[in-house]
Amino acid sequence: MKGRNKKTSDSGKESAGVAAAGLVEDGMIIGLGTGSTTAYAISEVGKRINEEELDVQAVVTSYQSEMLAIDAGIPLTSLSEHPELDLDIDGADQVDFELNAIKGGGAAHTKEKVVACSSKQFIAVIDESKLSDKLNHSVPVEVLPYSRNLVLQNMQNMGAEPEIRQAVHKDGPVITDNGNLIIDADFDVIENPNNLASELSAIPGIVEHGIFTGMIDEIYMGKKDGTFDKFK
Ligand SMILES: O=C(CO)[C@H](O)[C@H](O)COP(=O)(O)O
Repeated sequence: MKGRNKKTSDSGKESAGVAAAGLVEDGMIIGLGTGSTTAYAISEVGKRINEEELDVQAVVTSYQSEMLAIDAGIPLTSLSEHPELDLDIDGADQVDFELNAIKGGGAAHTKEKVVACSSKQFIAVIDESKLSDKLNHSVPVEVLPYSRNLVLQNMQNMGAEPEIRQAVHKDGPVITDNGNLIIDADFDVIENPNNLASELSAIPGIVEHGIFTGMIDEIYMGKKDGTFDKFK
């Protein structure tokens, strides 16, 4: 596996992902997020389905999680068939102590937000580096390509420094799984995530932004020593 598909050797990510996979129960319909931490959860869920003969189906949030789930032997379903999920496990780029989060480092936050909001329980899996007193990570925003200049201008007027995300192993911009662009907007310290979320949602052409407020039920935070803390 390459790039963000690769499970890094980060023991914090692994312990969080594996621990969260322990929440999966027989008969559940689950959501699977995207990213290197969630990859550990997906692999563990697959292992448990196989070893414990669990009847579990999953809704994925990206091509990455689809490919990982298929590799792990997790039966897939869709939100059309199962509009309400029992449990969603997903990573985050930054989380504050009020469980607000910034997501979208893997450009998958639009589907991730839909799946999180479709789930009775949303567990965020992170390592210690993701926890912050206040959110100050740049905010990934998925935009219709047609609207990019309007969105960039609006963000500059809001005092942000926005940039269209560039691909690494392709010339030009990142194209999301939904065929759109990503703008990463640096708003410095975000004093009021709810207000910023509302302001961004009001800009025409924004498909979805990566600010998640009032959605996370519990954080599983893996530590370097291989243990984890959970808090809500
Ligand atoms: O929001 C995401 C993808 O859109 C990821 O969950 C987030 O970027 C964290 O990724 P990782 O676990 O690899 O650090």
